[in-house]
Amino acid sequence: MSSKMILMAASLTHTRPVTSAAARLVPQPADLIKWVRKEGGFVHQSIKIAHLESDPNGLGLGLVACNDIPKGSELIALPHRIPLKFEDKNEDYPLLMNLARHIPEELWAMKLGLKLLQERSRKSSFWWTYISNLPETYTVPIFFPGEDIKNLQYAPLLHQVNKRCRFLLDFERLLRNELAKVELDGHPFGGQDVDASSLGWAMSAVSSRAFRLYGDKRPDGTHFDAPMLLPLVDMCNHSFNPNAEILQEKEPSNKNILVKVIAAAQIKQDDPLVLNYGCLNNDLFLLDYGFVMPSNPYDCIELKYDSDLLDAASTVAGVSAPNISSPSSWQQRILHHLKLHGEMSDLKVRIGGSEVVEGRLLAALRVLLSKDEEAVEKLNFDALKSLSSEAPLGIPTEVAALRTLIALCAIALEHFPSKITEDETVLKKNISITTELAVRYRIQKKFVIIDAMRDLTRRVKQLSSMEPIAVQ
Ligand SMILES: C[S@@+](CC[C@H](N)C(=O)[O-])C[C@H]1O[C@@H](n2cnc3c(N)ncnc32)[C@H](O)[C@@H]1O
Repeated sequence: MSSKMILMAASLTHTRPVTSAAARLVPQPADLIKWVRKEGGFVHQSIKIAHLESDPNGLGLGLVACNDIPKGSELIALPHRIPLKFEDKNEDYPLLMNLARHIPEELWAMKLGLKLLQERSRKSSFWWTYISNLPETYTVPIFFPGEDIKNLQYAPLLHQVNKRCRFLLDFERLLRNELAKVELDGHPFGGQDVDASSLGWAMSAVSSRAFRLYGDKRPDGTHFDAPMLLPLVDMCNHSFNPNAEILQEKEPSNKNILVKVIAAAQIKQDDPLVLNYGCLNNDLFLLDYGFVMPSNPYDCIELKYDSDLLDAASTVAGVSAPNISSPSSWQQRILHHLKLHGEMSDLKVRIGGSEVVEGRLLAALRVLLSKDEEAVEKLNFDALKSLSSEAPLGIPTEVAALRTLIALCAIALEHFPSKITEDETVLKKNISITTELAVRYRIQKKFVIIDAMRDLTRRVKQLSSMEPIAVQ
């Protein structure tokens, strides 16, 4: 990792150290539930906002049921005026529109973040009660001290953190240049200074709390995607086993209501209300939300498809594989089709998650380890890529491919500078929130690799017992 990256990240943490997950922007903010009701929203009488700080994951605040709530009950309903959106036609502030055009699509949260910063700069904002209830800081890695960014130990995530930090520093410069040219009455932030740290705060507030709803209708009848901040709804924490769900009716019976939250299961007294934020890997949970899901079934690791690396893996596995580094023309043709060769290639491949091994990587190894061009040509690509299609090119080839993959996992695991036992020792010490998150994150990545190795080893054993002589 370059020292530049640490410096950039450190410059964001400098002004906004990460504090408790429950600390709010204003020490004693007004009652959010009361505000939602006053503005025409509905909140079930058995819901309250509570501190969930005792959880080691630092859940912050959350919604909790004060009584049993039956399945199907309406929990929250928000009218159109309550959600905070980025209107694409803000004629009062053309500068905001121009600035938004400089934000790359993948950092869409910054666009809505500009609107949030604008409202935050106005104490008379309609959304002030909502904004004052937002967390003061976020545990996303752009605010980690440089040491803890290093502690993540995983290059693809470091790359993303670096990219976000660089964008925020560049955007700060652009914003300051543009704001210097406007008078106070045209200043979108009421004359307040906006720096990379406040931009990072706003981007994280949005990425960790916004929901993507249906926006306006396109001429073809489909709907635009509309990210919005949903006050109170965004007090629900995440679970892959949610007891609540968001409902947006395309043709609502009550035209005033934009969105509802419904009990997806029977909710018991004292249970937290939880939504599913999506089937995300831990990179996205950490980057966008600032937490790590233990045993996340969607977590995975990313590797670069590289013939030298596969060659090394086959050597470690004791598999003879001369074609890995010099594939014959028919093998090259298939690699090309798998986008693992040639100009249009996409060399990022995944291990872990429900697929265990990305189909393209598995198919490539099966093909590179097979001598039987005719057998390969007879197969369709789905069968070639699927781990559940049992030994499509014969047991010896399958075992060689799986063994090479296991060795590849072992090499990837070795690449981490620390072992899981060492990480677990670090976690027992008195460490900061950010060190704890970084160490928990990297432990989970290592478990992903170990789980994949276990799965592949089990398959090798099964195949070996079917044809013991052929695989020796
Ligand atoms: C939509 S907000 C939920 C309300 C938030 N807890 C609060 O205090 O305002 C999302 C944030 O809650 C926390 N969070 C939600 N689900 C979590 C989970 N399963 N584990 C740890 N933190 C979680 C994270 O800080 C995340 O960025």
